[in-house]
Amino acid sequence: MVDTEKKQVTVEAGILLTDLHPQLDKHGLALSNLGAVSDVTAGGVIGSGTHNTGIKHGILATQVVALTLLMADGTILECSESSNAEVFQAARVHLGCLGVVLTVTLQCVPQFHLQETTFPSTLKEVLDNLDSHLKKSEYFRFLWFPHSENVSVIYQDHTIKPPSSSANWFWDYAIGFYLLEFLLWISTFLPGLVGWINRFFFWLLFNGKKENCNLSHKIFTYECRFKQHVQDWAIPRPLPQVWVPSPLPPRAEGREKTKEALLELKAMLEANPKVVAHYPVEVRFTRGDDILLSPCFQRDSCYMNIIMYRPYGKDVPRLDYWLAYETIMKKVGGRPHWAKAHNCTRKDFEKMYPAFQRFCAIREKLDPTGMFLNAYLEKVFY
Ligand SMILES: Cc1cc2nc3c(=O)[nH]c(=O)nc-3n(C[C@H](O)[C@H](O)[C@H](O)COP(=O)(O)OP(=O)(O)OC[C@H]3O[C@@H](n4cnc5c(N)ncnc54)[C@H](O)[C@@H]3O)c2cc1C
Ligand SMILES: O=C1O[C@H]([C@@H](O)CO)C(O)=C1O
Repeated sequence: MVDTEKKQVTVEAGILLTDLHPQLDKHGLALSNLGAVSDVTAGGVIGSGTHNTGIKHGILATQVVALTLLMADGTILECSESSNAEVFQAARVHLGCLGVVLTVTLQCVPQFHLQETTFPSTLKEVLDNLDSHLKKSEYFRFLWFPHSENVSVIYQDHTIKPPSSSANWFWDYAIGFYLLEFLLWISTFLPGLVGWINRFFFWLLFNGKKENCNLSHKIFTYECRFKQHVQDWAIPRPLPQVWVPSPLPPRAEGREKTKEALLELKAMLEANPKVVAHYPVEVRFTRGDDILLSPCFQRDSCYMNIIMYRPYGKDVPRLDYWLAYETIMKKVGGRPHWAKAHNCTRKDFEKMYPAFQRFCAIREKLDPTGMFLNAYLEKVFY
């Protein structure tokens, strides 16, 4: 149901975003931000804190203005900023443990087009100029290619240009998917090949400037192709100090943890040549929010998504990489993505989330018998 005046849409929680987009297109509306895939549901993306990039944009759940919840006792609760506000603050990253989300009301924006510009750079350049990249592009993110200095910078910004595409079956599929998957499979027998693959594919596919324009949801989402293991922790971005009366620009409080964490991950790989890492490390930036278990709770954040592909479904050794990354993420105050790999337990979450106890109290009140718990959630809450 669309409220054209408020530009809001109320949907069933089970709707796939791929089915929602054309409906919003019909009303000249759009969601202001999306994750890499839209074959996900409205209830699911707020179940695990799905995010994209954009330092002026929160995680997708910040686009939710209301939701209804079927609770363990069979009653239905309407939640929003103005009714059951405390439950609303918890339910926008609900982990599936507060009840069954029946409907979600989303704040939309007028339909818009994006221009995506991709160009090569180096890790040093990007890390030394992070704030300038963040100022230049609303939806800035970058991909670092482990075992190299190579970075692919991705800008996405509003445009009035007509749709255009640099898509090319040969380069995107024959090379970027089928040849890559075959070489990754070979590298499961010769791990030393991974560094070469990362550098070779950067040179082949990412070493030039590319431009695509289209409706926002067609630019935000992209084909993720391979089966994969991912970790994706959100680390705090220092908030700029209040403008001091001096000609100098506001200095960010605290250290720039993105640079520190990435350079430490790079140093670990250089010091341990037996540890291999598939490309890319996808680095995204998100505004802080007030959602109790959002990884961006009360802090602007930088998400660092590491990946290990499973070529033809084959599992690849990743434990050393995984553990080294988690150690670095914990050290810089990171919080893991609720839908992706992590080894954290309640003890970790109590330290990571200032409102963790508040969420637990709400969960225990809404579901006293633990009807909505599962093995994963028991690790989180017990
Ligand atoms: C290829 C791929 C790309 C991805 N890209 C991104 C990305 O760019 N950014 C990002 O942050 N994440 C990304 N993800 C992760 C993805 O956004 C999350 O896993 C998201 O939760 C998936 O939504 P879903 O509808 O499949 O959820 P499900 O897996 O179905 O559910 C997620 C959680 O919510 C609960 N839940 C779902 N619906 C309800 C409901 N109605 N009531 C109560 N509980 C419910 C489920 O029990 C589960 O706990 C990606 C995942 C894949 C597979
Ligand atoms: O889980 C995710 O999958 C994609 C990317 O890793 C696909 O390769 C992405 O951006 C996520 O956050």
